[in-house]
Amino acid sequence: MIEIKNLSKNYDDKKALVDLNLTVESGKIFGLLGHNGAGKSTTIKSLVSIHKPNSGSIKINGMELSQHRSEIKKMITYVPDTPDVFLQLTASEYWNLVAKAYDLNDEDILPLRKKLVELFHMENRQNEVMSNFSHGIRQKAVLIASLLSDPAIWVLDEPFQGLDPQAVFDLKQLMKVQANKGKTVLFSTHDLQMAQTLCDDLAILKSGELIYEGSMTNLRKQYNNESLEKIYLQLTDSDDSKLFNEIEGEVNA
Ligand SMILES: Nc1ncnc2c1ncn2[C@@H]1O[C@H](COP(=O)(O)OP(=O)(O)OP(=O)(O)O)[C@@H](O)[C@H]1O
Repeated sequence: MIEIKNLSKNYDDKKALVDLNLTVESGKIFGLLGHNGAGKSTTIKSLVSIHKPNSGSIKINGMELSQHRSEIKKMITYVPDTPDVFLQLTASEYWNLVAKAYDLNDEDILPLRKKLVELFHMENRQNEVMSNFSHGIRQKAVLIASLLSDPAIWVLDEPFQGLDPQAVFDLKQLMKVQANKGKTVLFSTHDLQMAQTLCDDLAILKSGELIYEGSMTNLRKQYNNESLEKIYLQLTDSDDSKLFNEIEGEVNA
């Protein structure tokens, strides 16, 4: 479980997060939505200690992050929005390094590692340096690394980007499996159709502020079961129909 209270983060004089309050329950899939620059990555990077917030508190499974950073680091794994990590290593060397960082015994995790490698069809690529990989294959390598410790908290920043349809399906299943095991699964996405079908709960950020937090079912109920896309555009005041009419007018002129 993640409890974020009054979290604010500035980059110099730019306010990226303003007094954010968010609760992410375990056993559910939580989607973080918002336009470009809304503050999704900043929230995620604060959770995984890449960024230090200016104020506020983050509790992970009841422990205050600022006081229990090293314990929490072992419970949480992070899939960044770009998978360009350790490109000079082979995938296999990279997974070994991650296992070591999490104090995992190679033999204990071998069965899970083998299954994940098989699932993402990496059997023939695992001894190749990651700089040779396409974006999607790097992403698969990072996803495998992120699951080796069977994390209590799995945080993924736009994880579906660049994955092939089979891998998208597999990742969605893995997220459901982790949630069913009682883990906390939080991901950010711009894919509203995906979010509508995958998320139990969601939050929508706008310019660093929370504009909705709650269950997908309740949100859609409030809007007569409209699609999430329609609801999102309404909530974020993103109706561009006037502009489209004007553009059409320019084209036809
Ligand atoms: N390292 C940084 N230095 C300065 N400003 C930053 C930095 N990182 C993010 N920002 C700014 O903070 C705001 C929030 O950015 P953030 O990356 O959290 O948004 P996001 O919702 O993840 O966007 P996207 O969907 O485009 O990835 C933006 O205005 C962004 O320009």
